[in-house]
Amino acid sequence: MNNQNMFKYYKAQKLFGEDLDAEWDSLVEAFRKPLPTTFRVTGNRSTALTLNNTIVENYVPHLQNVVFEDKEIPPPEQIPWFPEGLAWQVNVPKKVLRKQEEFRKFHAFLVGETEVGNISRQEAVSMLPPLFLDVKPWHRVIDLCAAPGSKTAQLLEMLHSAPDPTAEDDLLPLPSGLLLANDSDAKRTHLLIHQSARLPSPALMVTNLDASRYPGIRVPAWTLLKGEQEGQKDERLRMLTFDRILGDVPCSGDGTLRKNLGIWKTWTVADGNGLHSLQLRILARAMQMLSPESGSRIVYSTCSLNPMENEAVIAEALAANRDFELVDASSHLPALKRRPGLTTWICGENIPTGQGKGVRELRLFKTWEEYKAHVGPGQNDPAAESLAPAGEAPAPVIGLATTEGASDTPLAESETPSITAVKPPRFKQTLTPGHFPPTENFHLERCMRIYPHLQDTGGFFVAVLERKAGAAAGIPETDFDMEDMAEDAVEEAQAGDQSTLISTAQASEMTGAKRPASTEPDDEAKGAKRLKVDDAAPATTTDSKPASSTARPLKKQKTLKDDPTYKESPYTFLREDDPTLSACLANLKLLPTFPRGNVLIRAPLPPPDLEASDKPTIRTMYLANDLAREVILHNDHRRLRLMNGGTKVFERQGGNYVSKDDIQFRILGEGLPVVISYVDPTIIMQGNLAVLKSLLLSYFPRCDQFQDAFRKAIESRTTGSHVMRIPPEEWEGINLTHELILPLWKSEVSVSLMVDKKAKSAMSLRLFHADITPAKKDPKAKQDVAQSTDKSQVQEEDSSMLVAEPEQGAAQ
Ligand SMILES: C[S@@+](CC[C@H](N)C(=O)[O-])C[C@H]1O[C@@H](n2cnc3c(N)ncnc32)[C@H](O)[C@@H]1O
Repeated sequence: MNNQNMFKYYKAQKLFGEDLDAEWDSLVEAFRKPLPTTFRVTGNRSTALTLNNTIVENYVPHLQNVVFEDKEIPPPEQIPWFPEGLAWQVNVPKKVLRKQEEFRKFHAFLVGETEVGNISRQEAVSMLPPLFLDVKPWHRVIDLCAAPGSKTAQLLEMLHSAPDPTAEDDLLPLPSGLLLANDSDAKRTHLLIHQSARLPSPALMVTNLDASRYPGIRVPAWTLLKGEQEGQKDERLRMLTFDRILGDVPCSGDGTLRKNLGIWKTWTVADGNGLHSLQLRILARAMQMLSPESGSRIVYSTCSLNPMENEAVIAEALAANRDFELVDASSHLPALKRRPGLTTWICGENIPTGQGKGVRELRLFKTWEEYKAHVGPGQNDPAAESLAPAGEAPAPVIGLATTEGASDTPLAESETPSITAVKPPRFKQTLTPGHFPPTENFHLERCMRIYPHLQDTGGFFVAVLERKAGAAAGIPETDFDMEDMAEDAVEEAQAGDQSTLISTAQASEMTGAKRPASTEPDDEAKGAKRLKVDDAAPATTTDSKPASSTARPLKKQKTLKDDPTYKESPYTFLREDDPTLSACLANLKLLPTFPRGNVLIRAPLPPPDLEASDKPTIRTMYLANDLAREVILHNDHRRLRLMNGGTKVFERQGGNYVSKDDIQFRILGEGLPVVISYVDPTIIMQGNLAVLKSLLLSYFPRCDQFQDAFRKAIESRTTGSHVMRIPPEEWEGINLTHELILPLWKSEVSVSLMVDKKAKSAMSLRLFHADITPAKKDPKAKQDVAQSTDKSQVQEEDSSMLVAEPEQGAAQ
């Protein structure tokens, strides 16, 4: 595990000051060790604390003083800086997890809980950005580079957490805020959707766009006000700005060397140099999208230690936008060991040696002037190297013979070679003035560097940015009704013009702002022109009327050219009096307070002249919160490349006994936490652990096999969807510390727990300390039981429990 250039480059950075070679050795040693496994106990606070207690009380005591193959094995440890001890570190080889009895049990428990979403495997340092973002339920949040989504999941939990941590019901089913999770990679957005399905949320939307050109989103003005609103709602359209922005940007990932071993081989200085521009453009866009309200915050993070991707990006962004400053977050998470950001650094470039085409060496430069003196003026020409005739080396530069024996320290002024005698080589230069340390003091020491040897983690970088006090004053509110200014700005931005990328209220502030040195419009930006947008066509309702009676028609309708790479179905809100919706809600006996105006389907609007009988069958209904609904209604889903919006709540139930005309919907398990507050409490069935055991032992136990109270209750129910509550109790040595709310489906003679098979197994392991489900005993059991008991086709839920493996270059 070595890379001479990497070592040369990083030693030159003097990460630990002038004389701290010992610490450098610790850093390298830590990078050469495997990364411990870390995980977070997820979900709402009360259930997370209960599960955490199970680990503390039932597992950790048995994992003390374990010796395996003559080696003492350390027990799992709580990560000291993570709030309430809800994150853990396990530093144990796989062999121990597989073969040592107690660790094997612990491992099985972790796997089960991970599958049902109660535990999330996540690298320790990756848990940091959401902690510094401090999201509240009313915040409008955007996670600009979100896939595969471990931080999105963490942000979502924060959005759904009751502000009062002592509240009995600490999971908010419908927070008023919004989380927009975005990633430019379409495939990775699917991972993101799976990952966030662990906490289904009506406040989550997933988009697939380049964050550096994220378009303006229009919403009615009333949605931007916080708290209760009285009187007529202000429906004028405004630009949506965000209270919290996470820019966990694409990076070289050299902080992940401990798990991505390939980086030892492939690292070159060009990686960080090349990413700088995109990272800067993403941060610059984030600054534009931040709400002018005081306390609004951006967290910028990378899993790289390279100053090109970190401090240089922050400095250049702060130089271009004078209203922002770095926040001193040193008192936040006091147990976190960190080092201050670098205030100065060395840049590196791979320069042709003149000894053959493509032969280069790493040279280090302190200043832009020094660099220019080496490479010659006016050569930032991407095609330059290829201009040399094939096989012919570019002309050599005096003084650049070799890096063999080159000093690790940057060149002193006196070492700068003369370039007057020979024409310098022409090659693609990757450094710009913005890569070099600023002359101005931006308090870069307020950035936070996490090194692997400090607390046995990966390497990471975090910076927190806010507007300077008073900077928001004077920023006018962007009003779409005023000359469609922002709309034009978005179009300009999509044509690649960063300097006029105005989509927040900073319109006037940004006008005339200089483009940062390294944000040259690139090919991608030019390509974006092809993605001509319709900024005005809103999502539809199944009615020709707007869903909100006071909504105003939008002024401009432009033609959105079809983008063949985007194939998502439209998002269509049902009319409040839609007959299928009404039948579904009546069937499920939901309270009148249910927000029926927020129910949507994923299908196009049927033509108005279509006979009712010819209209397509509604199979799945989704629920969005008010803000997500307004975003969907007022912005074309194609323009946002909206991949997901709201959460699935109801699904039409098929089956032999459900007649064709009978509209039977069930509440999906994943929708239950959202819908439960609208279920009439008097119809919720009371269950207990004995009932639950029967429902786990068999997929379709007969109703008449249950004991008295539950048997009578279930037999008296109509066929269809029901909800069961199991209050805390102790039974046969089993201690249920938290109420369970579970979806049931009653067929003619049997009843079924409508929970995914894996979730049943995990529940069984957690409560009954063994997998008692038919899946464990006999995979064919389900089929057999189904044939012998009830012919109705009960649909098992397909709630995906995918746990995304971390990908290269990202500390997930
Ligand atoms: C470091 S990873 C993000 C990890 C993620 N925040 C998490 O915690 O799981 C960076 C992500 O940025 C995405 N990306 C790359 N360029 C982008 C761009 N221009 N706009 C938005 N996302 C981008 C990549 O697809 C990748 O998923």
